[in-house]
Amino acid sequence: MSAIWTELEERHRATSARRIASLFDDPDRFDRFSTETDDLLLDISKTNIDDEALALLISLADSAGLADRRDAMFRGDKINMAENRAVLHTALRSPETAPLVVDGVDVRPAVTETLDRMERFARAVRSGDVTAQNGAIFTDVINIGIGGSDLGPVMATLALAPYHDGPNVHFLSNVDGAHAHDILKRLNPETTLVIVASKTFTTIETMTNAGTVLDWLRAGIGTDIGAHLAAVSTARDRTAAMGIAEERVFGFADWVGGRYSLWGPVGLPIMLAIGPENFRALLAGGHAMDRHFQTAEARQNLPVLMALVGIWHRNICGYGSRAVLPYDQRLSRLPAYLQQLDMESNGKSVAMDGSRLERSAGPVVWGEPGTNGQHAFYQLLHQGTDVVPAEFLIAAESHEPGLQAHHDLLKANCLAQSEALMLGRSFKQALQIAEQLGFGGEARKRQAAHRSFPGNRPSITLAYPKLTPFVLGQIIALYEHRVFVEGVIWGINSFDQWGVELGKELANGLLPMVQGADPAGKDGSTRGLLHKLSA
Ligand SMILES: O=P(O)(O)OC[C@H]1O[C@H](O)[C@H](O)[C@@H](O)[C@@H]1O
Repeated sequence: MSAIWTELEERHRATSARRIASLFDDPDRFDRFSTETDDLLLDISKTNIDDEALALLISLADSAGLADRRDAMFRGDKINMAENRAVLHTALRSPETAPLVVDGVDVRPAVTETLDRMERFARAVRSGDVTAQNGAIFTDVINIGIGGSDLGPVMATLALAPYHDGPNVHFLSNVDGAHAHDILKRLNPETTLVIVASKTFTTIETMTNAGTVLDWLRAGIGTDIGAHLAAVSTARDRTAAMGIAEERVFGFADWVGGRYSLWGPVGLPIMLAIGPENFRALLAGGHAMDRHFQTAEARQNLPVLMALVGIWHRNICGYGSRAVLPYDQRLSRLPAYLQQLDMESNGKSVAMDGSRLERSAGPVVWGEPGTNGQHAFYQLLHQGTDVVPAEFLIAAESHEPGLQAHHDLLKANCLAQSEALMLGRSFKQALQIAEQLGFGGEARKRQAAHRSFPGNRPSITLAYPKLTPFVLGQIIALYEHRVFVEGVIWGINSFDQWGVELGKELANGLLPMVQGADPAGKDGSTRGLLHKLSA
């Protein structure tokens, strides 16, 4: 593998002076560096990757054993070695029936049964067959969860707003009492269903919020609150201890990672919002991407290509972050969702065997929807000292045919940004502009310096027909597999998250100090801040 890395670095040195725009002297560049599946088109042509670089990147993936690792994941091997777990979120969205065995048990029947139970429950809540304690239909749902038990449902529910015909869904995640307060003050406990969503059912934020919301229910409707509760967890003993009836618990297995869990019971709030048929379409989209990932040649394989672009930019070009820029207001939480998916999976510096990584791994992922970002941080994207590879997402068609002018503007802006990043504006062009504006002499040069754009900044674009449940399912699974492929190439375990533990442990120790205990042994800064915050 190291020889391929060296060749890639050499290829980069040999081509780094080249302008990306010059690659379009090849009239077929777009056709050869863009790929379509059922619905998605991924355009990687506005990068400095050429045939030679792509061939090297593909051999890098091959030599990392990508095909074997991929097959091992889908087969249910325990590829999450640090936790001795299989990684089978793909099974949650698979209609296949051939046995899939983990620890001697075929997992398919339980997946089907749980999905059917979720569906029956969602239908009954939506129709009013399952009602509040007083017989009223549930108007609102609060999903209490954080991280993987929150971000996916938040992102997908917002993304699929045009399909939202069920109860209002609210997401309570932060332990900050302001979050609970601001949600609860708008709701009526008599018509509110509460889902406590936590894989482990130990997460302090979720348990604290659940305690507060259950108290709020009791204060509003009396002690008999069972009709208003449901839980999503792998820990049935703990859901029972909270008093949630067995038939209101939707379980899943430890082979579903939190950040990969929206396809199963964690997706219950999505299903309540958009209905079981649309939820199944979301699953079908995810499965379609699974099939594509498993079967397409590397050069036509969207997750593989997206990952290889990521590797090129992170490791070969040395770019430390990537911006996710959905030109789709309803994907406004996609960057936050991807921050967990990507950074919690690949934000690591240790290889599977515990040795230090020789190369950089996961970049910082950030972003906001266009066009809003254009009026905020795009200044840095275009003229900042650091290059940030951009990832644009855009639909051919909106859900608002009556507002076509808006969508035309949205598309024009999206295309303009990737074009501007690539082309830039030369000093010479900027001099002309300055002259037209009436600047002369030194002022003209100064103006031109400020008004020129380096360009040659890479971007990729993901285009889709319309943001339907099926398309969203494909997009999410595409990113999941992209993260997987990058993790394989970096040689890391993308499915554990030890990096979140230390802060949790220290918070437990600090709580008594926040409440007045002696902060002995703490550093000066922590002691000083504890003092300041003791008001
Ligand atoms: O679903 P839970 O067990 O409550 O976990 C919620 C979240 O908290 C943890 O700290 C992990 O960092 C996340 O991966 C997880 O999604």
